[in-house]
This record gives sequence, structure tokens and C-alpha cells, in this order.
Amino acid sequence: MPDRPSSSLSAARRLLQFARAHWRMALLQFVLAVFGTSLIIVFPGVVQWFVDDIIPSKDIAGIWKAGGLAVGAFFLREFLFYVRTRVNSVFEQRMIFDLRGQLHRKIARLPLSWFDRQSTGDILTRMADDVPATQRVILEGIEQGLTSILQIIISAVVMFYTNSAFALIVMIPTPFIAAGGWLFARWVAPRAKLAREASSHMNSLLHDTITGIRQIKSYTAEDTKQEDFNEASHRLRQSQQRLMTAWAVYSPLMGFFGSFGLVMLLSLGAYGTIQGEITTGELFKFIFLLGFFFEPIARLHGVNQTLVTGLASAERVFKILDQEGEEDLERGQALIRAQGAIEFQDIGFGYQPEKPVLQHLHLTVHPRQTIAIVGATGSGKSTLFQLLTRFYDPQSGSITLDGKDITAYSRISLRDSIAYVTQDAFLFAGTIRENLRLGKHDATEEELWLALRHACAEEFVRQHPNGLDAQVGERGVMLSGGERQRIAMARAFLKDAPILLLDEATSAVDNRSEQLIQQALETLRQDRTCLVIAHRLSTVVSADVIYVMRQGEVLAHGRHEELLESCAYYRELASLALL
Ligand SMILES: Nc1ncnc2c1ncn2[C@@H]1O[C@H](COP(=O)(O)OP(=O)(O)OP(=O)(O)O)[C@@H](O)[C@H]1O
Repeated sequence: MPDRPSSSLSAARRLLQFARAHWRMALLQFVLAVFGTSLIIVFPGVVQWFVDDIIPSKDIAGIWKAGGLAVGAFFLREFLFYVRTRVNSVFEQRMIFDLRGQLHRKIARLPLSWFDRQSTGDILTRMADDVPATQRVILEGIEQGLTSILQIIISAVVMFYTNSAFALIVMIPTPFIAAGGWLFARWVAPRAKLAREASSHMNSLLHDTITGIRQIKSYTAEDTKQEDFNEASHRLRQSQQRLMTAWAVYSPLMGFFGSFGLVMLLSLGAYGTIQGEITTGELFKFIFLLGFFFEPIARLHGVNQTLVTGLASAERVFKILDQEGEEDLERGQALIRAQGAIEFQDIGFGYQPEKPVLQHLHLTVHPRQTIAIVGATGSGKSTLFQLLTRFYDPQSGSITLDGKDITAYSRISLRDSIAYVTQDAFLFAGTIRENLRLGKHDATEEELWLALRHACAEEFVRQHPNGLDAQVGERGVMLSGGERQRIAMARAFLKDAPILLLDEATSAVDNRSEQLIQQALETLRQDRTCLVIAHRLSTVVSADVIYVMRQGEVLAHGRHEELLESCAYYRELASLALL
């Protein structure tokens, strides 16, 4: 649904609020603009002086005086323009810096439930395209808009001062021009928003193609993806074309109204001069003033176009900034060094509340225990970890840590107490060193190598020609699955948190890698409370307690041998190698 222009108005108000933080620079801009623009009145005055006085009286010295005055005024005006452009660029860049920073901060703090509903391409478009478009609103709106409006006012005032009857007549087209501008903005605003959305959708598809390039190639889905992309690209082309058509009609129509005013002035002016109502000098002065009056109006049409489309972008940026549910990382008691007594009590949770994923779930972990969680895929194992880290909060029941509800602790200290190794062992594009330092930002070389040794990753890093400075590629694609997991474990070692959450990878690794990963886990779990989503028999066998999950509930718990005897479902899982 196209939005009403009122939301663009509120976006404009919000942008002004941003500008308020830099009000001194805004004021300086305004003062420079007023001074610079006022100087336009000098030249028409000089023209009148030449025509009515200097030429008839053959005043040669007057030529020098009037010429000097005009050159001085032009020079000062252009100099002020230079200063204003410099100030404006600093002002604009500071505002955009603030806006970008706030947007990134907000995105980083929004809850995961928001990301579940959002496409990555759309978020990227807002940062990469909508923020610069918002920047143009400031540049054009303040720089061009302000000076154009000032120029219109100043030239109108001088025209009225020179001859008010004449001024009234030549301004007849102005209301039509204003109405045209208003209609244009009203028509374009919602369509500009649709164009931004079409661009976002196209970028989302591109993002998916890049991240899923291996799947596309292996399923030879290049043509299908191309068709999807072409469809999105076509929608973008159509919406852009519609905007350009509106502009193609609007711009010359408004230009014609302006030119009509000029012709009217010339004809009426000629008549007035013949009748002796105004002097030839005054007519010349008027022609120049009218030029100064209509020239910024033409400029304002361009500004109008940029403002309308830019405000549609600003609205999309503010939509993210206005999202509710931002995580307050600091609120709550600081958890100093958790003992690791964890209890899930009667937990009920669904990512969408109407679709429960966990129901009446109870689970107890004693400090320094290792518990293994097993269950078929989709039974809710990873969800337990998402709740313990407070990526999501349960709809019913409570989770306690060391006897206190986890909501009593600040998110930051709770998450600092937990090292979470996810199943995909995600690595950031960059070096091994940078990825490890996410665990401890000031880790020394010795600490990095020690963590790698514990994670059984030292050997392959040492063998790499660049060692710790080896690039891992986007999401760690330049490493094997087993290597990625061991780097992720080394990162968890460095974090040295009292609670370890490990989502074992289901993808097969060779025997040697499996042995190394198992060995790393043995070292990592020492002196820590460990919750492992287990897929390997060796992990299950060595756990203190195994929890068997089925469809969001805990079916049984106990040790491996006990469960083999008492739980038919567990036996089934074990025999089908679903562990
Ligand atoms: N972000 C999400 N939004 C909506 N539903 C989700 C989300 N994440 C998981 N689910 C759903 O919740 C259910 C439990 O998922 P969960 O990831 O906890 O299962 P799991 O037991 O860890 O499975 P696996 O062993 O395959 O990782 C599944 O039905 C899944 O489709």
C-alpha cells in the first residue's frame, strides 16, 4: 500500500531533529545563505544604473564604478558559496554519520525475532542505498532548497519595491507552479516508496544468490534464479520508469509556466515603457529580477524530485530506528562468575506463539556437569540454547541460573558467562586471528596458540603459510568443516566462560577430525557446565546425563546404558544413528 505523504512529512521532521544536534553549523549555513543570496540584487540595480543614468549622461567614470561594484558583488557571492558548500559538506556528513551509526547500533540490538521476519538484502539496501538518499535530502533540501527559497523571496521583495503593480502581474503563474509542485510530490511520494521496496527485493534475491551459490550450482538452478531476478529487476524498472515519466511531464510543464511569465513581463514592460509608466532601465532591472525569481523555481523542481524520493528512503531508515523491542543489554544485575546451576522449569515457547515448539519442558543441570541433549531433528534442542542465551524469552515457565531467573541478570553479563559454539561454526570473513579475538579481544599470541592447541587446531594453523593471519573467507568457506569447528572451539576456549553450549555439527567429518574435535571437547568441558546437543555416540556416552527430547518435550533422562534399557525411543534413535 502506498503511504500517505504525511509520513514523508514526519520523516522530514525527524531529519530536522537530527539537524538540531548540529544547530550551530545549520545556523552558520543559514547566515551564509542569506548574505550570499542577498547579493543577487546588486546586478539588476547596476543594470538599471547603466541604462537610466550612465549611458544617457555618457558618464565614463560611472562605468568603472558600476562595473567594479558588480564584479565585487559577484566575487563575494561566489566566495560565500564556496564557504557554504564546505560547511554544508561537514554538516551533512556529520548528520549522516550519526544516522548510519544509530542505524547500525539499532540493528545490532534488535531481537532475533525481528531478523526472522526481515530479509538481509532489505536491511543492506536500507544501509547502502536509503542512507545516501537521505543524505541527498539534507544536501539538496538545505543547500539548494534554502538558497532557492531565499532567492525567490529576495527577488520578489525587490520587484515589489521597484513596481508593485508590475510585480503582481508577472507573478500570476506562481500559484500554478506551486500547485504543480504539490501535486507532483503527492503523486510521486508513494510510488518512490514502492520503487525503494522493489530495489530492496531485488537486492534480497542477489544476496540469496551469492550466499547460496554452491546450492545453485549443484542443483543447476542458474536459470530459475535468473528468472526470479529478472522478474524483480523488471518490477524495479517499471517503478523507476513511472517516476521518470512523472518527472518528464512535470519539469517541462513548470518550465513553460516560468517562460510564460517572462514573455508576459516583456510584452507588458514594452507597453509600460511606451506609455512612459516605467523607464527602460526599470524594465531591464525587472527582466533580470524575474530571471532571478524563476531560475530558483526551476531548481526547486529538481529539489522537489530529490526530496520526495529521498524522504521515502528516510522513512525506511526511520522505520528501523522506530522498531520496538530493542534489547537492553545492561539492565539487570551483573552476573559475576556463574556457578552453572541451570534449571528450565515448565517452559512453553514458540517462535510464533500459536505454534508451540517447547511444551512443559523441565531440565536440570548441576554445576560442572555435562549434559547431552538428543532428539530427532526439529524436536527443539537448539531452541533450548536460544532461550538460555535470551535470544528469545519463553512464553511460560522460567529458566534459572544459580537459583535466579535469568531475566534478573543483565543480558551482557549473562551472555558473557556463556560460550556458544553453533552448529555451523560461523566464522567472519577475515583472518584466523581476528576470528579468535572475538573470544577475547586482547588475547596475546601465546593465548591464541594455547587455545588452538586445546582445540586441536594448532597443527593445521601452523602448517598454513600465513599462520594466524590466514584468511578464512566469507563464513569461513576457505576452511574445511572440521577445521572451522575447531577454530570455533578455540574461540570458545579464549572466552573462558563458565557455561559452554555446544551444538555439535551433524555434517560428517573424517575419523581423524572427529577424534580431534572429541579431544577438544574433552578439554573444553573441564571445570565448566556443559550443554551439548549431541550427534556423536562418543559425546553421549561420556555425558553425565542425557536428555531425550521429542516434539518439544523431555521424554526421558539418564545415562546411556540406563536409557538403552528404559527408553524405547532412545534405543530407536541410537539404532538409527540419529544421535
Ligand atoms: N527462527 C525460527 N522461527 C520460526 N521457527 C523456528 C525458528 N527456529 C526454529 N524453528 C522451528 O522450531 C522447531 C525446533 O527447532 P530447533 O532448531 O530447536 O530444532 P533442533 O532439535 O535443534 O533441530 P536440529 O537437530 O535439526 O538442529 C522446528 O520446527 C523449527 O522449524
